[in-house]
Amino acid sequence: MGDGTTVILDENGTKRALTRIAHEILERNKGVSDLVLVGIRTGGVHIARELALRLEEIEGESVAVGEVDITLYRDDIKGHASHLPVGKTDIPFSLEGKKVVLVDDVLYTGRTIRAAMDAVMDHGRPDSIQLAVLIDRGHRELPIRADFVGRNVPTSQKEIIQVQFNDESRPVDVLLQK
Ligand SMILES: O=P(O)(O)OC[C@H]1O[C@H](OP(=O)(O)OP(=O)(O)O)[C@H](O)[C@@H]1O
Ligand SMILES: O=c1cc[nH]c(=O)[nH]1
Repeated sequence: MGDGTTVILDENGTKRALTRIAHEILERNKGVSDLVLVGIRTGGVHIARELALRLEEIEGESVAVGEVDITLYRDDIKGHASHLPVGKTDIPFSLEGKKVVLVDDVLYTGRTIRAAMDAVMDHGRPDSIQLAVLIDRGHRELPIRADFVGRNVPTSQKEIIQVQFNDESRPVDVLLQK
C-alpha cells in the first residue's frame, strides 16, 4: 500500500481461512454435537459468528455462540480495571459437558486467552476448551497455543495486526501495519 500497510488477507482470503477453520473444527470434534463457541469481545465475537454460520451451513445444525469480556480478568491491567469500561459476559447456556471452542481474531501474548479461560471456567465446567484464532502473530508470553489458526503471521513487536470489520460486523480484511 506504500504507507507501511500490507494486506495479509483480503476479503476472499479471510473467508477461505474461516471456512477451513470450520472444517478443521468439525473434523477434530466429529461434528457439532456438544460443541459451543465462545467469542472474545470484540473482534473474537464477530469471528465466532462467522464460524457458527459456516458450521451450520456444513452440518445443518446450529451451534450456540457465547461472548466473554475479559477486561476484569486481564493480569496486566489489575489495579487499573476500575477505570476501564467493562463489557458484558454473555454465555446464556450451560457449559457442563460441552466442548468449548474459544474464538479470537488475533493471538499475541496469550494473556487475553488465559483470562478468557478463567472467565469460561467461572461460568461452568466444560469437558474441554480449544482455541481458534484468525491470526497468530507470535510473541507469546504464556504457554498457550491455538488449535485452529487462519494464518500464522511473523511480526515484530512494533507491528500491529488489524482485522477490519464492516458495519455489519463481517470481516473485511486483515492488515499488517509497520
Ligand atoms: O494475546 P494478547 O496479547 O492478549 O492480544 C490479543 C488480543 O488483543 C486484541 O484485543 P483488543 O484488546 O485490542 O480488543 P478488540 O478485540 O476489541 O480489538 C485481540 O482481539 C485479542 O483479543
Ligand atoms: O497486533 C495486534 C496485537 C494484539 N491485538 C491485535 O488486534 N493486534
